[in-house]
Amino acid sequence: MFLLDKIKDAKIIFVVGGPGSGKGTQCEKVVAKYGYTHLSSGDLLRAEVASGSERGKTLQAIMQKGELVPLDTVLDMIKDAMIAKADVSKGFLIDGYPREVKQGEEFEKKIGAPSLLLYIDAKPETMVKRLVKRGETSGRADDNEETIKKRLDLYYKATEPVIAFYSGRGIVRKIDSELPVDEVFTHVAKAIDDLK
Ligand SMILES: Nc1ncnc2c1ncn2[C@H]1C[C@H](O)[C@@H](COP(=O)(O)OP(=O)(O)O)O1
Ligand SMILES: [Mg+2]
Repeated sequence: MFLLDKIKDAKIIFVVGGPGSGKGTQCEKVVAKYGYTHLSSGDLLRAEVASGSERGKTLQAIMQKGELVPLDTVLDMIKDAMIAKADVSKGFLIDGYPREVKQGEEFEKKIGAPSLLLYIDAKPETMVKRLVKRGETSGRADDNEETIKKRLDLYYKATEPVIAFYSGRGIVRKIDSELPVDEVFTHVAKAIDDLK
């Protein structure tokens, strides 16, 4: 209840799209323009791995295979991060979550309902190309061609149903992420402005 009270006036935006579609890139720009808090589930998990904890070691093995980590682990991390920012944040970008419909349902039970789902859409060829390039410098264990393929398969199987699920509620805005970064952002900003 405490958490819900504190964040009830803050907007929750789910940012959903395939690996390499440009979620992180757009979220950074939203942070700069709107001062929202950006929570990337992947970044939170990678921070846990980097800490060297036992939990981190388990997570590392799962992520290296391109699989989804247990639902409760991700949700707890997001929730803790939201609590930490609840006093200063007027909005939350939840990037890379929900990865499957069940994750969305659990989020709503424990935290709250999203006002908007930004669907960052790019073609599979584009995503692969961007990820391979990102892999040259990202140091991410999952930015290699074999894992990328598994992540894409999982995206189409598990995450696309999330978009259908929230489309039914009329909160999905599909964003063409084939365009140059700044043009993509024009559409993202429009979707956020329309919230007010
Ligand atoms: N609209 C765009 N045009 C060209 N490159 C883009 C782009 N959006 C993102 N990129 C690049 C930046 C990264 O190196 C790579 C993946 O972007 P990202 O924001 O890290 O994706 P995600 O967070 O969805 O995995 O693609
Ligand atoms: Mg990302």
